[in-house]
Amino acid sequence: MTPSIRWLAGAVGGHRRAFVSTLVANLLAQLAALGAAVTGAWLVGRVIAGRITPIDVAGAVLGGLVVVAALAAWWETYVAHDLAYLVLARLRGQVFDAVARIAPARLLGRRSGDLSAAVLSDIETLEWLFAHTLAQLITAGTVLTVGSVAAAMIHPLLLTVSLPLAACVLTVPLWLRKTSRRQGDELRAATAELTSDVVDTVQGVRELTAFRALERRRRLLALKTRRLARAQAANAARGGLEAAVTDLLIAVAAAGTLLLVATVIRTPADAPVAMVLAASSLGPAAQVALLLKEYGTLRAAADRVHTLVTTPANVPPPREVEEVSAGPDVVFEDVRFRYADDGPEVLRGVSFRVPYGKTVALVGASGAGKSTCVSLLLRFWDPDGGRILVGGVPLPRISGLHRHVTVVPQDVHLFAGTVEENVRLGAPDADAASALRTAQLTIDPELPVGERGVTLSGGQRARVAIARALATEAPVLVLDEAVANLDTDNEARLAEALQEAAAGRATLVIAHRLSTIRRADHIVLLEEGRVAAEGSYPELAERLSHLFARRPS
Ligand SMILES: Nc1ncnc2c1ncn2[C@@H]1O[C@H](COP(=O)(O)OP(=O)(O)OP(=O)(O)O)[C@@H](O)[C@H]1O
Repeated sequence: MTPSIRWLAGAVGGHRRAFVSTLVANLLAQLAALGAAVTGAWLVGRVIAGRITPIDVAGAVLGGLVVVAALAAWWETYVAHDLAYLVLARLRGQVFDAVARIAPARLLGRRSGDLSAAVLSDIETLEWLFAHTLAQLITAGTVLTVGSVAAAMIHPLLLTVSLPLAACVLTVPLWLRKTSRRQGDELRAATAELTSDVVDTVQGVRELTAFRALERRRRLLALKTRRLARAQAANAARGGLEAAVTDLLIAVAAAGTLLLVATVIRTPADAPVAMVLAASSLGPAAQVALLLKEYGTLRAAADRVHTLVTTPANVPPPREVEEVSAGPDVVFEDVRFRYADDGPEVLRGVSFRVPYGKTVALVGASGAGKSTCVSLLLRFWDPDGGRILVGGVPLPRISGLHRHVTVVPQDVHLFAGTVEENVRLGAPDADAASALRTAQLTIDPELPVGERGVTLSGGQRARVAIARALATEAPVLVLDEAVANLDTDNEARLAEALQEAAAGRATLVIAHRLSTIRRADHIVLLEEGRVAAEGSYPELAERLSHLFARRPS
């Protein structure tokens, strides 16, 4: 059993009662069906022997067993799916927690469609394990044992044909185990790739239309669909082959059992019962073989989900927690950082301070390391050297960092919902109207914004994001190129409003506009991951004019 399958089997542990109900229902259905078959066979034997009376008791038993088998099968379907969906809901929760824990640092290399495939279709595949596999494997073993013991009691030789052939049936999925695994991996990978491309296509449909690239995209999707179809066909062909071999073995076993019964059972009236019991191992064996046929796909889906939920957090949780003082400042102390162990050092000993009540502008050429400073301040990563403090407390000792530091990011994400819901994202009880006023946005808070805010202009989206950050009332505000989408007039008005808001905050601005930088109390100039200069605007005017020579004012 692979670690991922073990982990999945363990997931049932939290739902013992549902699992036991599934097991009992399944066992009852299987044993009642076997009992009905044996009773029916006994009645046939009596008819063969010309002893057709008294059949009323046996007939009633048969009828009762058929009803019990049918009801138990119905009950089993219900509880098995209930169990499956309980476990799947739990797994989806775990996947969501994993995404939240490892975001955004460890998600950067993954496509959102790939994640959607893990959350949706991989987990859906696992439904098979919980609804149709675990309990069935256990009951199949029980029914096989009960049937075989009963057959042996009639005549021990009865087991000499069906039991070895049932064992052969069980080995069929093992013959092609490696192929099944490979096909399962390919199937899940092809599904994830197609999902990724479909999600990407839907998200980028405006660009595809504008650049007349829809046709090319359609061809790409057709290509990926063909890859998936090929993987499905190969998997189905192997499954079909296994099913055919299983059927063949069962037919041979049934014929052999028939001959054996004819040879060893001397009383014709007992022959039907002997036949049913001798063959009773074949049904469960075939059922298990059918379940194991799906092993490759199941294992591949389990591996993908397991990998995600066991990915460690990028930064350890806070420890030795300290309280952040009121009116905190932000201090970068000799901060060093590289994204990958073998990558270049992006920050090389960066030190600066953002005092409470002041606005500090972080400026520098593209790639100088400005956004990296923001990512570290939000603790998406921890620095390799040096430290960052908020209110005198190093970040790893701050619990609930989002209560102290809030951000207006470069790429704003608005959720489908109203303006108000988006503004209240981090503070469900906040006064959204007041935050919108501060962000200079005159808009109906009840207005739906559409998916990712498509019904708003770029400037409106930026201001909703600013209102969202202000609504949290976190004392440290980070504006990562927040006004890039506004025209000069709007930017000036918003800047005034933000200056008011900044009075009660420590504000770090990453700005590409000279006008924004001019308004800052202090400027830190980054060059290739180092602080090249810092001071007021007049002090740095010459260096900045050089840097901003080709940028808008
Ligand atoms: N996730 C990442 N993985 C690896 N390298 C990264 C990652 N993000 C940024 N970098 C690299 O780190 C360096 C600094 O990038 P950063 O985004 O901090 O610069 P920036 O000053 O904000 O640039 P810009 O003004 O263009 O946004 C760049 O060389 C960039 O390629």
